[in-house]
Amino acid sequence: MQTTPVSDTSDIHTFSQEARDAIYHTIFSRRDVRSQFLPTTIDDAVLSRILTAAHFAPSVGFMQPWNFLLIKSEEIKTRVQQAYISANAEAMTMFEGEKRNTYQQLKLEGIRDAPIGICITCDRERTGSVVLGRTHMKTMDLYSSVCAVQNLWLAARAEGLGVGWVSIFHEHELQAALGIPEHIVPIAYLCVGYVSHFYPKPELETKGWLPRLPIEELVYFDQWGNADPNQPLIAHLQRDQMAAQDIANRAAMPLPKE
Ligand SMILES: Cc1cc2c(cc1C)N(C[C@H](O)[C@H](O)[C@H](O)COP(=O)(O)O)c1[nH]c(=O)[nH]c(=O)c1N2
Repeated sequence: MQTTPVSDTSDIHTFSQEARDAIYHTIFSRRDVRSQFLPTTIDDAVLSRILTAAHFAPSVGFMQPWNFLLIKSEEIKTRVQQAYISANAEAMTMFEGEKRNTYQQLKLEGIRDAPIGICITCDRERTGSVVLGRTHMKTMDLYSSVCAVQNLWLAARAEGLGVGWVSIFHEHELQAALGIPEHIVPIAYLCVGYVSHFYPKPELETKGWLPRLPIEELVYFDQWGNADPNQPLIAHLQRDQMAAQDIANRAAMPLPKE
């Protein structure tokens, strides 16, 4: 991907070329990881950095609604996995035919394989019931905790750590497994650990579940549904989507034989 600054738009705030490349490298090579976890312990210094990255996420009204519940106990992980197993059995029946066969072959969690689980939550009442920026769109606090998830996910990738988000749970069962009070929303259960390798593409793409959508079909101009293939931006998007995949391919090498 060409990240050289365009001269008339660059200014003193633009990162150096190396820093920009590092950011894009992190974003394009991040993966959801389920199967490749190694038992290697994560140093507290590293854990601290990725949690701090999460804590520096944006949040509506600066309410910082998150907590970070770290799960190392095998017993608790097993409880969480039980909640996953029962929810996943239900989930499987919701797909039909060939889709169900494919679903059955997917590994959708690494709860006990990963050395650590991190549950990121949302306390919807953290700063009271009226929150700057959430007065009309009530879900903004939930989205804020999701921003923390993404920060952690990217920081973890830069540290060489894989992260896998597991959401196949009944919320109350995950709360029960982790002792989370009813008014605290579990946003993400993340399996975190060093990995043997990162895939160059989403596993769901590699295993035939769904392809990545062409970005140019997702961009509208001024009004919903108003696509315009003649806009000069479109050619940039097509090139950059390919370049992004190239970066992910290179980051994933060398892949072990499976
Ligand atoms: C909110 C949310 C919830 C889940 C996920 C993601 C997000 C954002 N993903 C991971 C998801 O399958 C993955 O992000 C996409 O397939 C794209 O792959 P990469 O993340 O780019 O590798 C996910 N993966 C999985 O195996 N089990 C799961 O329960 C979930 N749940």
